[in-house]
Amino acid sequence: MLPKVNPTETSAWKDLTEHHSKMKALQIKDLFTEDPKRFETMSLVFKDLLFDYSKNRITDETMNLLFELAEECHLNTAIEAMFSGEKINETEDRAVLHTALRNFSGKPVSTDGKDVMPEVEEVRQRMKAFCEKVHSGKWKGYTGKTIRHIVNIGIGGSDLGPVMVTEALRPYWKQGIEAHFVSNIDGTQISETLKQLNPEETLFLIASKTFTTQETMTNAHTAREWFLKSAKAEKYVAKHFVALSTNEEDVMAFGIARDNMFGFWDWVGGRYSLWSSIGLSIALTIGYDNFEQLLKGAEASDVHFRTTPFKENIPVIMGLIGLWYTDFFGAQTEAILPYDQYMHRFSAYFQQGNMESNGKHVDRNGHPVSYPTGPIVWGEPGTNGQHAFYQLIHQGTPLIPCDFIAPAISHNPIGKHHPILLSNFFAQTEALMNGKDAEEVAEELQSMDEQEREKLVPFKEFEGNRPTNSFLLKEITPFSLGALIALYEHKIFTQGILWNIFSFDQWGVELGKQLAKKVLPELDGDKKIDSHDSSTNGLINQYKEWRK
Ligand SMILES: O=P(O)(O)OC[C@H]1O[C@H](O)[C@@H](O)[C@@H](O)[C@@H]1O
Repeated sequence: MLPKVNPTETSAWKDLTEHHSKMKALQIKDLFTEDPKRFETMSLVFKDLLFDYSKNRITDETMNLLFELAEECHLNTAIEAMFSGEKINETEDRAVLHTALRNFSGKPVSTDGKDVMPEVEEVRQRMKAFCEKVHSGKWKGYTGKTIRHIVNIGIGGSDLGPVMVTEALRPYWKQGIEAHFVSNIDGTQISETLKQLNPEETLFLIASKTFTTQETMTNAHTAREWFLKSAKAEKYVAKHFVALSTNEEDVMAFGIARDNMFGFWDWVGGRYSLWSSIGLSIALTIGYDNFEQLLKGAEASDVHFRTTPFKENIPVIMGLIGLWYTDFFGAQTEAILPYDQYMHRFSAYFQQGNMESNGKHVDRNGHPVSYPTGPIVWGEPGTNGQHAFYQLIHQGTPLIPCDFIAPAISHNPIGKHHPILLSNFFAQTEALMNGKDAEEVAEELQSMDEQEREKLVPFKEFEGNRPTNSFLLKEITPFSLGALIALYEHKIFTQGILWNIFSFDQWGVELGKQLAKKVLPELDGDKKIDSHDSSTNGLINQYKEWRK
């Protein structure tokens, strides 16, 4: 059992509260003037990744107090508990061992007295063999054709990770294989996807931890019917459908043979499952060896997180700085802004990662928390975001801490595109910090009539002092992406521990699943509905009226 400390009752929290009243007025740019070594002190290089956290509203004292908070909340004990298979997901009585999926150390990882590594390795080997069969053309469709299209049918954690990674690693796609993803229950997505496909060359991966999720099961049945319309015989389903799941019984009931099932375990949370067999669509798309590199990158971050002192521990620092803004500055959101088009689903992925994990208002003792927890996470790739919402980041009223992410080397180094992209990446964090004061604005508007100029100055002023982290990666490779994702995962873990909440359950989502099931039968027939409030009744009845 994890120690359950209310962070606000620690002495570090009290000191941080006092410290915050001093820090409110400090300007980040002044901290740079005062300390020429600020960048050196507040940046870390890990593998081929530079993490620069110097443009934050922090001093050494802030960081030391935050490290003390982490100590008082027993973060070290919690990290060890996770890695060593303790059942830290108490509300579901489960261990949290996605780190075992990327463990190549040869060392055992046990939970419930059993080493999980033999099973993990067995599934990895089966995934590898399967990828080889598909890529070499040995795996044939029902008419003897090779597989050219992979369709992953899953939602939430069984979709977002595979989509984000395959997109981020598009330069590594195997020739001759196209990956498609269907998640939404909206029939539009599967219809539009199936239109592009030939059933003889298509392999469906039904990805669902529980194998009961309504959206996924409905889409899977639609795909099966579509396939059988051409293939005619049930026996061919085996050549075109595989399951990625923990639920063997329901997989069998769907008609997928045990041989075509790639399992994983209840100690893998859905939003942490891309490293498991849920990653099969990734391995099929970029090749198994690249998938293994992704896992190895994550493993490097695991080792870093588990063994590095807090002062040099990137996910710990990321988590602490985030908490500093959420709990002391009242920041409600955080933006993740990748300056890399291939990473266009990265923030969407970590929306689930963060918000499903730390969107909790009850602490680990079952009491409502008295402090803000998980922030709203959002973002779009640069520079698109700059022309959409950066206005608010620069001049709006809320404080929005931002993570800027960019690769030094582009996979598409054409013309001046990459230097232009990166000049934006560098310039934005600088501008967010420095702002622009009235004097500078007036200087810029010198040629203007004085009265006009004075009117305009307030609108063109930027107060600055807007905090950012920068992640400069040498290049987006399977290894570096794996490492980056795992750093973000461990940031979430760090914050969950400090907020004293359970990060690995998701009861809030379960409610949605039940609610829709209750309404669905009411949509049949023409009978007017009066079992809800008048708004819900009104909406349902209008729908019934219009769909006639
Ligand atoms: O893989 P499954 O079981 O289909 O679940 C899909 C998703 O369902 C819910 O939204 C949550 O439990 C998510 O964490 C999960 O990723």
